[in-house]
Amino acid sequence: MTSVPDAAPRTTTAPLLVAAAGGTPARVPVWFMRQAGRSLPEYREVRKDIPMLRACFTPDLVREITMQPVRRHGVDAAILFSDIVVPLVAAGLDVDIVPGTGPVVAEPVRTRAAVDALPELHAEQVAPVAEAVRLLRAELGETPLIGFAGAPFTLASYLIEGGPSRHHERTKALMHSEPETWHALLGALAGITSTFLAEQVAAGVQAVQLFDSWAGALSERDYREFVLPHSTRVLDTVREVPKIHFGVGTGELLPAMRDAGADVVGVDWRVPLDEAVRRLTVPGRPAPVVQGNLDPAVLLADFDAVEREVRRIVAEGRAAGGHVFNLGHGVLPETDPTVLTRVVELVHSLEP
Ligand SMILES: Cc1c2[nH]c(c1CCC(=O)O)Cc1[nH]c(c(CCC(=O)O)c1C)Cc1[nH]c(c(CCC(=O)O)c1C)Cc1[nH]c(c(C)c1CCC(=O)O)C2
Repeated sequence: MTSVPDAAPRTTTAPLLVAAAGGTPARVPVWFMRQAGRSLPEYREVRKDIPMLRACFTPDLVREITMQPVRRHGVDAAILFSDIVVPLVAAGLDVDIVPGTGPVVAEPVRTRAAVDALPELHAEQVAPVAEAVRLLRAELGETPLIGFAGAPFTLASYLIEGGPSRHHERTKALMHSEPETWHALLGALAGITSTFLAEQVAAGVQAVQLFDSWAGALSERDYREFVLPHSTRVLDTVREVPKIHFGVGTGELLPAMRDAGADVVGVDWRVPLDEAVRRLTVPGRPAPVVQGNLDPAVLLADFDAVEREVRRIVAEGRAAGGHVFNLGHGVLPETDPTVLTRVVELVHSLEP
């Protein structure tokens, strides 16, 4: 055996990291948003007596739940088991996650005084998350670990509305009627999010995803004026690892979300990947890297239909500078996990 000099740089061949860097990996990398969660019986079992947020602050449980889909499906990445409201809770805000509903905020933030009273996040408040990252890196071997956070707009929507919202009407009203309050709020959230991501990166995550799940509710004009500067600030603070940026219904915002500083742009199922690539292409620059975009509901159809869609998406992804296969949004709880395993096998069998 020839020995490799200690000083030789260790270049990764992990398909996710190769694709994220715009290279051609040995196979198309695949992971699923919400791959850890209620679709897995082993998840329901370990979570049955433990509230969601308590689980998120218990390092060994985070480790176990994060590993479950990696063991079961053979996905090309683990995503840290956590939630977008974890840094808000850690900073001291009264937010709960209500099963079947989502995050619920005890005292919604709707005034300048409430914004000025928001706490900062201190690194030690998310120490259990950093500890979970270290445990996971020790266990994952070659499989990369993705960290994540909610983007300022999506977090602001929960804080202003007080919970999940269909039309984000109070959020938009505040944005347009009190722009100074708005920018102060998004600035505070950008600070919290940056600290949360920095702690994950320092502990060893190898990529991050910034979820701006509900940004698709905005026009591109409003996105660029009221949201993009804050998401840019967050993404700018992450220098060491590739950055994925995703939202639902963001077909009209894809270039703006790239401009915020994404290395990989997540695409939902409404825009075909080759069309997303066309929208993201800048003459004279390398071809864009995209992630997506199987409609999660298709996983409930016959496997023939699933296979047709997977093949179509992999073919459309060849137009990109790199393609990370994923769903267009999170795994639905009623998904049969054996179908997810078959999707991983199918994606791996196809030519990148
Ligand atoms: C908007 C948002 C939230 N949380 C998150 C987002 C952005 C991604 C997206 O757009 O879906 C992010 C998130 N939340 C969770 C993950 C886990 C990592 C993964 O496997 O992808 C991730 C990446 C765990 C979770 N977060 C939540 C669950 C379900 C809680 C449970 O199992 O009891 C999980 C596994 C709770 C949660 N938290 C939130 C919602 C809407 C819900 C679902 C409420 C419900 O239907 O019960 C807010």
